[in-house]
Amino acid sequence: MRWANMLELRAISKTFGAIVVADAIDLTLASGEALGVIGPNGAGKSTLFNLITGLLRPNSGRIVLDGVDITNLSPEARCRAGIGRSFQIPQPFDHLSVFENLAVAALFGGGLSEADAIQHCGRMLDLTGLEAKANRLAGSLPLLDRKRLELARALATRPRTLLLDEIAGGLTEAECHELVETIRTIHAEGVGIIWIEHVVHALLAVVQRLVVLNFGKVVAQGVPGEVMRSREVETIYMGVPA
Ligand SMILES: Nc1ncnc2c1ncn2[C@@H]1O[C@H](COP(=O)(O)OP(=O)(O)OP(=O)(O)O)[C@@H](O)[C@H]1O
Repeated sequence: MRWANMLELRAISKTFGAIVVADAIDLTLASGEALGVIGPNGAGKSTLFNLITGLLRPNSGRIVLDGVDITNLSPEARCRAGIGRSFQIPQPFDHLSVFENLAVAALFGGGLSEADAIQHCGRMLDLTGLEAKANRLAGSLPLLDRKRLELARALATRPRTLLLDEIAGGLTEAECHELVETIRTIHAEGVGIIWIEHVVHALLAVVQRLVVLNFGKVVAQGVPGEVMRSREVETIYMGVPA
């Protein structure tokens, strides 16, 4: 049975000492939905991904994937359960080739056999425009290709829920456009996406719903255009008094 909500965060809280980085966050991702997350620096966006992927454990609250409570699962188990992510700062194995990086993700994260991994990685290289660079060392790639590789590595694990952390940052307009097209293709294939992004026009070209985080709280959410015009966004980004 497929659940209407792919992913549910129920009253997730996390503190670092006195700092509250997640404050009773309730958040859902519907099956196949593309959800955008914005918020000022330090709002707790990356922390949210660390909580979803299991790199951090919440102080309280539950995380449910396809109806199964995954709050106590390891990051590896969550990856196998279908959660893939890209990191804000690309984290490839620099001394491995592009293809080898994908193969590691497909074999160990995606649980594929060798033959299936080779086939799947070839497709992901193609999808992310890296096929001509398959044999290059990851550490030798320029920024756009490092971003592509970060995306390809996440996809190599065969996620049904894909978490993208500021993947468009630092790219030129043309590069950004290319990346948006790739993410659209991934979404069109049925992958649910949560995308944290400061490059708002890129985000708005893809997402169906937008969430605004501030001080670890969801302060607004809804239709992207309406959220962008909301008083909360004006207050946070333009200093308009609430
Ligand atoms: N491991 C940690 N230990 C202590 N404080 C942390 C830790 N990780 C994050 N923080 C703090 O938690 C807050 C939220 O950080 P987080 O990286 O989630 O913000 P963000 O919204 O992703 O910001 P940015 O847009 O700058 O990436 C910040 O004040 C940060 O300094």
